[in-house]
Amino acid sequence: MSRVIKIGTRGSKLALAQTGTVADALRATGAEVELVTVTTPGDVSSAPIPTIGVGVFTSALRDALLAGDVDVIVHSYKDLPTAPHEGISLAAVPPREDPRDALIARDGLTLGELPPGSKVGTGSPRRTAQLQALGLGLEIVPIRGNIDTRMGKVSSGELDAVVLARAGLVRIGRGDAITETLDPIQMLPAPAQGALAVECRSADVDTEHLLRSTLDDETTRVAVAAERSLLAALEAGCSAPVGALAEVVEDLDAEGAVIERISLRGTAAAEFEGGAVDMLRASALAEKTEAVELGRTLAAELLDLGAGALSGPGRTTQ
Ligand SMILES: NCc1[nH]cc(CCC(=O)O)c1CC(=O)O
Repeated sequence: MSRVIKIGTRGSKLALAQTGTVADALRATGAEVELVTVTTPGDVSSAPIPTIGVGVFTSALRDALLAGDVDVIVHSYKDLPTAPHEGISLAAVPPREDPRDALIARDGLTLGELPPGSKVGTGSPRRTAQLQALGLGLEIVPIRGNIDTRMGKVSSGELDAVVLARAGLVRIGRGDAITETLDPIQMLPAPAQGALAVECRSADVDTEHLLRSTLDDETTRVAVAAERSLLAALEAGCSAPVGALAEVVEDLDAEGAVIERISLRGTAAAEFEGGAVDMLRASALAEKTEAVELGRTLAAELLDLGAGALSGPGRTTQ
């Protein structure tokens, strides 16, 4: 391909690092690549994400793609709305980074070592609900801003700890600051955390083919499909915070031959009379070809257990 491929990116350190890996992989195939920075409302506003809406980081990039200002866009997959976008193809899902959440605490502390009353910063309802469910007496402080801003609240002494995605810290070269990588038994990550989504215009089949053949990782695609299917089914049924983690695992079939299956764990909050909140959890295993069904099945199980409900079984969309 002789034309220059323009890749749209947000200007944050994390976005530039993520787009940089995609640009490098494309350059290695001999393609000529140019980065174009696009400012999104999510970069300008400092309001909590739940109030400014899903897609706050992604819509402006998609507008630039459809307008032809850029040819390729790179998102943190977990920031993408679950509904597909007309005219845009998910051309590649590159190999995922470690999807787990990470703690950055003062004095090298782990979660279990933080004394009751410790101030832990996060802007994520999913992280908040799971931290509270641990019953450690932590005080959750809502925060926003880029990764450096959040980390700075620990080094300045304003907070005892913050929780961030391990992948983001590693990508910007700050994995050294992590004091504990949280076990998914305690803290299930956001669906698609640690994965990237690389999009192009559906009509641009040459670029789509180049992206897929250069960057796509089937194992990541399957895992993320299961997690996002769970999220989409729960979004339709309740507005509770959701965590999910799918892993492709080796298993034995009926004849004893080794096959790959998907293991999916999910969590969603249930609210009970009097305001008590609990995190419901469920897990299931399926054939690798059944990722989407697996997500839906697990979502149905969480809804049956009372995900999002205001008083025991029974549902609400609030
Ligand atoms: N919501 C912001 C966001 N989007 C993607 C990442 C990190 C990278 C990733 O999860 O892929 C982050 C920061 C964070 O959650 O700590």
